[in-house]
Amino acid sequence: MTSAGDPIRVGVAGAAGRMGQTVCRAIEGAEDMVLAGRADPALGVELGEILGDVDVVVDFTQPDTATANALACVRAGVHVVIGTSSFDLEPLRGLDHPPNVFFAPNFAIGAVLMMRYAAEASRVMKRAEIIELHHDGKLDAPSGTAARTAEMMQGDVPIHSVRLPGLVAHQEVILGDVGQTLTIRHDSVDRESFMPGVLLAVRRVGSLTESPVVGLEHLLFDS
Ligand SMILES: NC(=O)C1=CN([C@@H]2O[C@H](COP(=O)(O)OP(=O)(O)OC[C@H]3O[C@@H](n4cnc5c(N)ncnc54)[C@H](OP(=O)(O)O)[C@@H]3O)[C@@H](O)[C@H]2O)C=CC1
Ligand SMILES: O=C(O)C1=N[C@H](C(=O)O)C[C@H](O)C1
Repeated sequence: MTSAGDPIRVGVAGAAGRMGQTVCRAIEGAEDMVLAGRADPALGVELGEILGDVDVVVDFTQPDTATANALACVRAGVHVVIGTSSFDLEPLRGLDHPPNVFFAPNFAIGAVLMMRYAAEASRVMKRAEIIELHHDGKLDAPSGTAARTAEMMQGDVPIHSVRLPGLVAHQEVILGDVGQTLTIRHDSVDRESFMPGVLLAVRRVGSLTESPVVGLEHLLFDS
């Protein structure tokens, strides 16, 4: 049993992936956390094997695995922070809690601000389109961030997806009106950009008063 002051015992699902490796390093560097488990097919460790020894799981896996992983966490009494994009959140709604589920389509603070500014601008400018650009290893299109941005904006907002080597994660929202355009752009040039948001979510997921909570803005701006 854990008590106040004990480090948070964190497990990472997708620990051998691009994000998972970065998250493992960030947790190892956090004084109030212990990296207590790493699950990934490449490591030969299944999520179920680490659930007995962790307080929180951070999931950066794949769209078709994140829902089952999160349900396994909840059934084991473990909080879960989900970063995986384009997964089905519906089965995680309406469950008894705690344990709590937190999901952020994007953990970079600049991306959170971009989404908010785009939503606000769309209320007064005539039309908008989104261009999202990612590395060529990304499985889903459109990106979760672009889909969420379009949801937050007024009107029908087309999304264009670019996949190229050399990119990390980038998005441009272009709004147009008579005689003018407004471009709001965010660039994650390094996966470190997501780490402060992930660590914040790990610290806060256990004390959420509702579940699931979607969006880092709720941890940054809500009282
Ligand atoms: N919310 C945010 O801020 C961000 C979200 N993302 C999202 O995070 C996800 C991961 O991205 P990325 O790290 O680039 O992807 P990777 O493909 O590099 O990593 C995913 C890892 O998860 C492993 N995996 C697959 N199934 C399971 C499972 N059931 N349990 C444990 N591990 C599993 C994969 O193994 P194998 O390859 O062997 O299948 C792989 O090692 C994507 O959905 C991406 O869109 C990315 C960046 C930021
Ligand atoms: O796959 C990625 O890399 C990213 N995925 C998330 C998304 O789909 O929006 C977040 C960020 O764009 C990086």
